[in-house]
Amino acid sequence: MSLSDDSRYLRGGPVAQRIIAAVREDATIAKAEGFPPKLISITVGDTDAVDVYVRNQRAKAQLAGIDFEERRFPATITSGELEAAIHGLNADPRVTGIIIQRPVPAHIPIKMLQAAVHPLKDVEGMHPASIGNIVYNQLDLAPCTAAASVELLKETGLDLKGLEVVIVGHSEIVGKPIAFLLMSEGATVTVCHHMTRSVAAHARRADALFVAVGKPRLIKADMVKPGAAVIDIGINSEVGPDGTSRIVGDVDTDSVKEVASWITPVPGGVGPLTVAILLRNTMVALSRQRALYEATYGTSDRLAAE
Ligand SMILES: Nc1nc(=O)c2c([nH]1)NC[C@@H]1CN(c3ccc(C(=O)N[C@@H](CCC(=O)O)C(=O)O)cc3)C=[N+]21
Repeated sequence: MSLSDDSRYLRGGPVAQRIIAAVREDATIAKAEGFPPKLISITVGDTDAVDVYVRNQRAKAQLAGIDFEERRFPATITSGELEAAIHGLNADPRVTGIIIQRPVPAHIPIKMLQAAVHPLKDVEGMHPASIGNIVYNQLDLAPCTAAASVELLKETGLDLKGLEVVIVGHSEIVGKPIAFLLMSEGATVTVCHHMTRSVAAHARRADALFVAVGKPRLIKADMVKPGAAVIDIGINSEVGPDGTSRIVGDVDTDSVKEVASWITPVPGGVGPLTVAILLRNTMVALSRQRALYEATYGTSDRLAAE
């Protein structure tokens, strides 16, 4: 059966298209009022997973009418130089949002970089202040992959209140923010990680299972409750017997799909939606910047003001 006609697949593409269309409308209006949205991507060194992501960011930003500019820095750059570059972007009124692609080389302290991005330009929601807002139930600007994963779960129509959710993986950028987003929605959340005694025992109890650990096919059919929703956030590159490489998730999709009621494919699941949410976050950041502009100048229409 092909992907598109199997209803068990929760595909990110259609949801992403809806979001991008809405962003495009917003961006058109913002431009007419003198606030063209502009997103800057910062890449340090070379990583395959980042290349895929940035390529899609550029393509979808263009569709949405958001200016996109990539700044590439060599792996040998110092953290001081990077911080200075970020401060320059913070101060540039033409720049709406800044995303620092992860990973960065080991000698660069990523937390320091994330904290250097001005919270009003933090389109990834990784500044300590932004992450803090998630704890306080202010959910409109969350880390993109986490937000995309939760949004796909909502596509199932399941009531999140009291839902038994298990998250495998507790990273700062995915697992932990998913846990907070779902707690805000009233779910009962269990987070498993590399020290968890039996991931399988927890996973089998889940009505919704999120997996983000970077281990190809970690989750097998016998670890999934019949009828569950499975959100696969893994992106692993695998070389097949014929020598070509392809992307697989953290879930053994072929077997798990016989047990689960919903499953996100990889590729085509969380990934496309992650990009759309980054663009939506850029518009959220722009509207916050415009609110500040209005409080300062008495109008949020920059063209009318001049
Ligand atoms: N600060 C930061 N935030 C991230 O969210 C982040 C990051 N760094 N570094 C790299 C990883 C990887 N990542 C992807 C997002 C979307 C696709 C994506 O669009 N995938 C499509 C297309 C795949 C393809 O074209 O082959 C899909 O799954 O269908 C891929 C990878 C975000 N990451």
